[in-house]
Amino acid sequence: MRDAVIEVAGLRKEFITERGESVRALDRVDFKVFHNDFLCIVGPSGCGKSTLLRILAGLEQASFGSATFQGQVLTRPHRDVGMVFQEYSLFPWRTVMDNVTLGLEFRGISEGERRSIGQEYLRLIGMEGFADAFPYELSGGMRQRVAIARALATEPDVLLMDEPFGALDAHTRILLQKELLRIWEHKRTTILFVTHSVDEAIYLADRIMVMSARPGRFKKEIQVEMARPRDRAMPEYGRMAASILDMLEQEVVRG
Ligand SMILES: Nc1ncnc2c1ncn2[C@@H]1O[C@H](COP(=O)(O)OP(=O)(O)OP(=O)(O)O)[C@@H](O)[C@H]1O
Repeated sequence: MRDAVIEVAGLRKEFITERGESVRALDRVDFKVFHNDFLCIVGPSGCGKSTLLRILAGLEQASFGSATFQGQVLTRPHRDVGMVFQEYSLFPWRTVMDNVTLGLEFRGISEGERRSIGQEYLRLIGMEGFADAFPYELSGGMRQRVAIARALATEPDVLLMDEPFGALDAHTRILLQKELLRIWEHKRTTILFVTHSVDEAIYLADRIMVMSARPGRFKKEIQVEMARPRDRAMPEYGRMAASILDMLEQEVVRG
């Protein structure tokens, strides 16, 4: 039996609003993620997807149940769990190279070594000529590539991605999906990827978790067995998309 890299058991999250009301964002969420899995999470708006990733990133605490990484309960950010947000979240005053190597700087790695690792990741994302550029000089797609390179440069075991391509145009989005798959195959990272796009989930994932309306639970797990690179024109692709969209619609109506 393989050991789970991430294990979530009986997870519940309640927020107390400013008016003192309790909002149950997640309830009884259970799942395991194994090494080099590519798991996509889809669900209706507000069902707790971001909350779940934030708990796994150690940025929020579970109200009940547990989330563990390699057997350790996640109570704060872990150096081997990286996160990429929807907004590029680069530091505008730092160059591309200095953004990519930020995590290495925190770890006290020497400047020479940082630059050499930084170059490797800039090559990986096809941006080796942009080391000295500043974020304002880049397109949205380039900025998001830099955010991915920054998350990867510390070689995390797990990469949490919260709708990372949501703000991009359709063409750039498809390009980055291909790049992400190439990086995932090359680096053998484990990826948990939240998306609103059913098409994107089918293109990327080994497994898709469909969440219910709030409080979010895992309603259905779908294995995607089509060979990669996946062809969106395949009848199986369309059938899977229609079935997931149908589930989501039911949840939106129910919610
Ligand atoms: N800090 C907070 N305080 C109170 N309620 C919160 C807080 N953070 C999230 N919530 C509530 O928890 C629920 C889940 O929010 P979350 O952002 O995780 O959903 P989501 O599935 O990522 O939504 P979307 O798809 O629209 O981005 C929502 O009802 C939200 O209003």
